Order: sequence, then structure tokens, then C-alpha cells
Amino acid sequence: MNWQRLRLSFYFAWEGLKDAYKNEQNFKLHLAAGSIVVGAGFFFKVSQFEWLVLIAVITGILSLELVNTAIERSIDLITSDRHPLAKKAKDASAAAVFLFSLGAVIIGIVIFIPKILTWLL
Ligand SMILES: Nc1ncnc2c1ncn2[C@@H]1O[C@H](COP(=O)(O)OP(=O)(O)OP(=O)(O)O)[C@@H](O)[C@H]1O
Repeated sequence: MNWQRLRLSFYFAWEGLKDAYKNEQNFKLHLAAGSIVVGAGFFFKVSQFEWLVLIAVITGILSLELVNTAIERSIDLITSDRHPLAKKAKDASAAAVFLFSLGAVIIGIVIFIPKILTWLL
């Protein structure tokens, strides 16, 4: 086991997180939304299974956002010209984030709406 390599890979991952937080508005937005969901999870005392689903969704969306950023930057590095394939790749990558976000919203509604209604009534 090369501990130095392992330590460096954590360091580079941390650098990637910091960079995305500084430069990617969508990453910050999803992080803020995730924090609100965690707050709501504590407030409404969600079950253990619901916590597992929420954690999977929050980490999934943030990871997908990072992959989307990596794809966008790789394309920008490869070409500064307009190219139909560059467009298709960036749009597919953005669509992946959109689709996951849609699923996350539905999961949020299924978990929280009944709790919000019970709390209100
Ligand atoms: N090299 C390119 N060739 C053709 N279309 C492109 C190219 N780069 C971007 N586009 C199109 O323009 C859209 C916006 O791209 P732009 O680079 O402005 O933002 P982004 O890469 O999607 O995200 P960010 O704003 O975080 O950089 C893309 O989704 C794609 O449809």
C-alpha cells in the first residue's frame, strides 16, 4: 500500500471540491439545497431509511455536478471552436444533472410533503 499516493489522492480530491465551490455556481446551489434538506431532515425527524435515501441523493447530485464540470472543462480544453459533438457532449452532461435533480425533487416531495402536512395540520 502506497500511503503517500493515497494521501495525495485525498488532497487532490479536496482541491477539486474547493475549486468547484469557488468557481461553479451550480455546485454551490446544490450544496445549499443539500444543506437545507439535511436541516429539514433533522427538523422533521426522518427515519433511518429516509436518511439513507437523502444522503444517497445529496452526494449523488454533488458528484454528478462535479463530473459535469469535468466534462465541460475537458471539452473546453480540447477545443475552443464550436463543434456539434462538443455541444452534444455538454448538453448530454447537463441533461444527466437535470434528470438526477428531477428525481431528487420527486424523492424530496415523497419524503417531506406528508411530514409538512402533518406538522401544519
Ligand atoms: N465548443 C462548443 N461547441 C458547440 N456548442 C457548445 C460548445 N461549448 C458550449 N456549447 C453549447 O453552449 C452551452 C453553454 O456552454 P458554456 O460553455 O457557456 O457553459 P457550460 O459549459 O454548459 O457551463 P459553464 O457555464 O459552467 O461553463 C452548452 O451546453 C452547449 O450547448
